[in-house]
Amino acid sequence: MEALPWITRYTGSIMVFKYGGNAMVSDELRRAFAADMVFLRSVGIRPVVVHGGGPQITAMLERLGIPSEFRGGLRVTSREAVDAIRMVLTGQVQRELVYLINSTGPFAVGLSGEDASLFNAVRRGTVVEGAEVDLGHVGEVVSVNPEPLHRLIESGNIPVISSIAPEVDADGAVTGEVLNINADTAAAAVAVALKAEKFVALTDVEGLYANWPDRGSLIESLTVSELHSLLPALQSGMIPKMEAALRAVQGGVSRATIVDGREAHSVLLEIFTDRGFGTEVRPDGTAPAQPPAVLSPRLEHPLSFNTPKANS
Ligand SMILES: Nc1ncnc2c1ncn2[C@@H]1O[C@H](COP(=O)(O)OP(=O)(O)O)[C@@H](O)[C@H]1O
Ligand SMILES: CC(=O)N[C@@H](CCC(=O)OP(=O)(O)O)C(=O)O
Repeated sequence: MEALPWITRYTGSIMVFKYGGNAMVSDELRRAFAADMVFLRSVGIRPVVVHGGGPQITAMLERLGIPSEFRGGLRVTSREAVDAIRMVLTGQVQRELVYLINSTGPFAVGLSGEDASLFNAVRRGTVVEGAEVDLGHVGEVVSVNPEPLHRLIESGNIPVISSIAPEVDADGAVTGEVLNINADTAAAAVAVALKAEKFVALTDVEGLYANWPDRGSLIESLTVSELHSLLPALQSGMIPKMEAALRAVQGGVSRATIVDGREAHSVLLEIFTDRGFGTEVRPDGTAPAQPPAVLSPRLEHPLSFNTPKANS
């Protein structure tokens, strides 16, 4: 019954889920995530998945003997590495997620930023300790074409997107190169383009810690301004993840949440319980998420058990 008002509130809305490679660590977790996506669809929510695969990419690069290092939470990517990354993300991780969702309900369609010109990206570097760092074939999404996604969603499909994108030059012309995009960043761009109600990132920690790794400093809810002032203190994978949450909310998404993907069905706990789950980023001037006050008028009547029967 706790879920009912939330289901009513979210029916018809688009939600974007970023499924991180560190949250895919067991068969049970992957199956639970896939089942959650089908559950959401069956209660009228429209899920879109953007997946990562960082640990899976690292394992493949090691097998191929391709060196790999992270700077500011992003992988330095050579042209040789980008070919392997594309193969792992679109050929392995995406295929497995599509298969798992479809074995519960036949709705998942896999695509990458290259399909139907879903993404355009430009190269980006990063700044580490005040110094510019060149990341090679790493990109930032500069445009999302939402039309193919809307068509899939309208047909009842669940898009499953890999974070690989064609590179464009300053005039917007494709260069023929493909770029490796951090999946959090890609997911936030998708959430903004689809005007999603929620952006949920599944990872391998309980949420954002104000004072990492002090486990007593978990933040339940914070505003965009509060997050903005915390950003310079963040480390490793939390940098792109929280930047993505910030961009999503600044771009009009009502809430961005970071949840612990090591807990099966964490997505359902986050969406359908009053307490929520993980760390929520909310717009300035708003209060932490509150349970919906009343059931929708549509649902009030059938639940009025005392309605007298008409005399026969
Ligand atoms: N302030 C912080 N709060 C929580 N986790 C942090 C923080 N700073 C750094 N981290 C690290 O960020 C990691 C999550 O980022 P990442 O490994 O990129 O996950 P994913 O593969 O899910 O995108 C955590 O496992 C943790 O080690
Ligand atoms: C540029 C960059 O860092 N790209 C990421 C893409 C995959 C990803 O983001 O996976 P997770 O969500 O599992 O971390 C990488 O190469 O690992």
